Amino acid sequence: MLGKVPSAFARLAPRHAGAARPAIRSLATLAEETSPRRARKVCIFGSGSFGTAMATVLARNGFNVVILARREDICEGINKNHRNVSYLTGYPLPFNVRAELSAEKALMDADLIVHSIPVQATTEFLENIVHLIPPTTPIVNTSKGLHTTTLQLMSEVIPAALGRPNQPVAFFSGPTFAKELMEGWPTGAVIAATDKKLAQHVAASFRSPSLRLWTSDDVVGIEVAGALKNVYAIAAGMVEGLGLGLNTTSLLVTRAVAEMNQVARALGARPDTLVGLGGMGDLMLTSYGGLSRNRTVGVRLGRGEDMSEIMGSASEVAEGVATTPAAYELASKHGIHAPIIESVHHVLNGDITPVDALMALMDQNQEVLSTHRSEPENILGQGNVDTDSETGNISESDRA
Ligand SMILES: NC(=O)C1=CN([C@@H]2O[C@H](COP(=O)(O)OP(=O)(O)OC[C@H]3O[C@@H](n4cnc5c(N)ncnc54)[C@H](O)[C@@H]3O)[C@@H](O)[C@H]2O)C=CC1
Ligand SMILES: O=C(CO)COP(=O)(O)O
Repeated sequence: MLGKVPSAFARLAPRHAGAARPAIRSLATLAEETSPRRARKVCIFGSGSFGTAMATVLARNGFNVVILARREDICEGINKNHRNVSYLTGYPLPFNVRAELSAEKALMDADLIVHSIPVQATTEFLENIVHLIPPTTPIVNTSKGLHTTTLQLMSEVIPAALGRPNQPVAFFSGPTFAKELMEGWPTGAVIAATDKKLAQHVAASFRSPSLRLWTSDDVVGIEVAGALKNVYAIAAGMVEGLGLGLNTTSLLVTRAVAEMNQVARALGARPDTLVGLGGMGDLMLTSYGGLSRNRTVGVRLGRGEDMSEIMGSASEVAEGVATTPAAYELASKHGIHAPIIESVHHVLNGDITPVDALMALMDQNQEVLSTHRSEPENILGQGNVDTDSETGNISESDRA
């Protein structure tokens, strides 16, 4: 039975951009045609890649979707030609997606809000429109990262920006490249919320024949993993940029799993979350997937470009760049030895090169990194770390 799935998808799913094969229906299109749900209104914050993909997923499920855009050309392109002129340009958008420049119009009568604005821009963005957001309207956050200066997760950033600790907020995460959602290829994701009913309600809104959803109440785990995998994807990209192979990438990603476990668990994540779609799933996607923007930053660093060149030419957000210093500081605060985060931090700062970073990671004593540590030696110093224990844990009992 399972063996038949790939060929079934090959027949149903378009191989190229949606416009190229209008006669071939994807499963997502099928859902659009057959969805029994009453059309309700969703407002999407952010008209970038993920906002556009979320709009499309929900529109295919029968919702009336309004994207709150900030650029006139994007707004006009969506309303007149059913295309986003800057992001995912090859895909026609469903007719029940439209755009507004006015937050007031976009939010009017919305039953659900999807937040796809980069982490660092969230506070200012929300503070400006909080008076238009009803306190009972659920917000689904899709942004993955840590706030650079406050070190906060989005579960703290959003309520703080709204000044409302009780706003219902859920978190969409997992291995979900925007482009592949547009294709309608089978995808799995997690909706996390402390309120189980909210998580189930949100999951029901997103679920479709091509999007399988799980719910979780481990908001911290989902968020920390979603933020940290962006840092590790930069490191994995560096390996490719240096011209190295899959032995090296797999070494790095496996060590990243151990490191992510230690950092995330110290911040309150549950172990089962870290082996799920929002943890390992997303880490694998972004570390190995050519579509990852974070990985692309790493590839370019590995090839010898510097951060000013890379940031100057990037048109889409790579959250790992701003998350790395925050992750570094958080790990340090909790006394956790996180050599991969530390290496990426120093490479992004221009303190060391990607080659230095790799050599330091291969060196059991990690001398290159220790010369750049600004924290007291006893926090990240070798004294409390067992670099031979493959589990990455530092307790005696973990030694083989
Ligand atoms: N693209 C993807 O495949 C996925 C992205 N995400 C997450 O979704 C979030 C958004 O990512 P993308 O949409 O891909 O990024 P993007 O760079 O494609 O788009 C970001 C959008 O935010 C808007 N924006 C930026 N600063 C703003 C501000 N100050 N005020 C108002 N709007 C502002 C931009 O105009 C743009 O429309 C990120 O946190 C990312 O990690 C999550 C899963 C997959
Ligand atoms: O989070 C993502 C997929 O789940 C997208 O990762 P990038 O931001 O690295 O493209």
